[in-house]
Amino acid sequence: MATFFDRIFPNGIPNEWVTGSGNTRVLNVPFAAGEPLLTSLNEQGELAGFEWEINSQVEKLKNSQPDLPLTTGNVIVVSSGKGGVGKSSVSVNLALALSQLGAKVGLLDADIYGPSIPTMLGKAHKEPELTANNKMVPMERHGIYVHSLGYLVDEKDATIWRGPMASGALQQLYKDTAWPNLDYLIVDMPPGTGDIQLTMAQKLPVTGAVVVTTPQSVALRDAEKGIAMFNKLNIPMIGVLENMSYYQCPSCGHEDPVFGEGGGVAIAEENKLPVLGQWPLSTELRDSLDGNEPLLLKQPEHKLSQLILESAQYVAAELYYQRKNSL
Ligand SMILES: Nc1ncnc2c1ncn2[C@@H]1O[C@H](COP(=O)(O)OP(=O)(O)OP(=O)(O)O)[C@@H](O)[C@H]1O
Repeated sequence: MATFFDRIFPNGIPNEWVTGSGNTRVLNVPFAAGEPLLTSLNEQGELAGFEWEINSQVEKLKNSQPDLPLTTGNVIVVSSGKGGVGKSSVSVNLALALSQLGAKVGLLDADIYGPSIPTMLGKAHKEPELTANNKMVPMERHGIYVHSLGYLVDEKDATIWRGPMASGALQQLYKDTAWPNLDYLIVDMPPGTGDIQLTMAQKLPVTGAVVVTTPQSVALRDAEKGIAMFNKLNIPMIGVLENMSYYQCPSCGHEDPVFGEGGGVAIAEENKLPVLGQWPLSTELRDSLDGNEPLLLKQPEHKLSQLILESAQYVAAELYYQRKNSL
């Protein structure tokens, strides 16, 4: 299996990305990059002899709506064929991790059937403020810019919306938010591959898509449908993230594959897609999401925090290479 470093630089580091003199080298990368990459640079044979710094200037890549302004940066939709596989948890953690990697990040909760971002990142205590041209100012949470349908309407009202009403409201939420000049906007999509999801994916300026699944066969079948939907829309697939891959017993360390083994990896391979991570079932992760105290920030040294950062680093690099190669 390719190492972390080889996955970020499958063809080695391009010469023109390296500057510096004497013993100091600066790695200038066009995507979010931070700690895990720095650590791995310092483990690479000859490269480890230099003092490395990373200078990341996130390039705004072409998206599926070339005529729309690129102010919201690279739009990454996080989707799942099946509900409850952890799509919102992955969206929140990827957004926080990309921000930890130095990027300016927004998070749009478009999950109409159960906007869970307000629970995971804290509820709004007042209506969003409006700018002079009547756009809503997003909330700021842990350094990222967040907006959710859950900040505007009662959850019970939103869940009865159907078809055009739902996709219309979601597009408006995207357009009527005064997003600052972002590097990445993570969109937590409603689960499934029906009309709402299709319309959203067509109307938003999407740069790439992440599909979240558990290794369970029912989730996998639905994840396949998600991949097929993005392929049909010519939206580049960044990869598959397998959540709840196993449970590690805190007493004896035994790893139990509660939902089966390797299913996410298998569909990634079948569709020639990268695996962006295999995150375990974790009580600490769930607690941290329920309590608006993200594990990544509270316990950055935790093994799962490191896995999340690595996944975000894969997402940033894969998105860049795929978009560049698709032009
Ligand atoms: N790796 C994990 N370990 C433990 N609990 C998790 C993990 N991932 C998600 N959860 C928990 O599972 C529940 C469902 O997660 P989440 O809301 O992220 O799923 P979803 O796919 O977005 O659901 P929906 O279909 O409702 O949008 C939440 O309570 C969340 O805290």
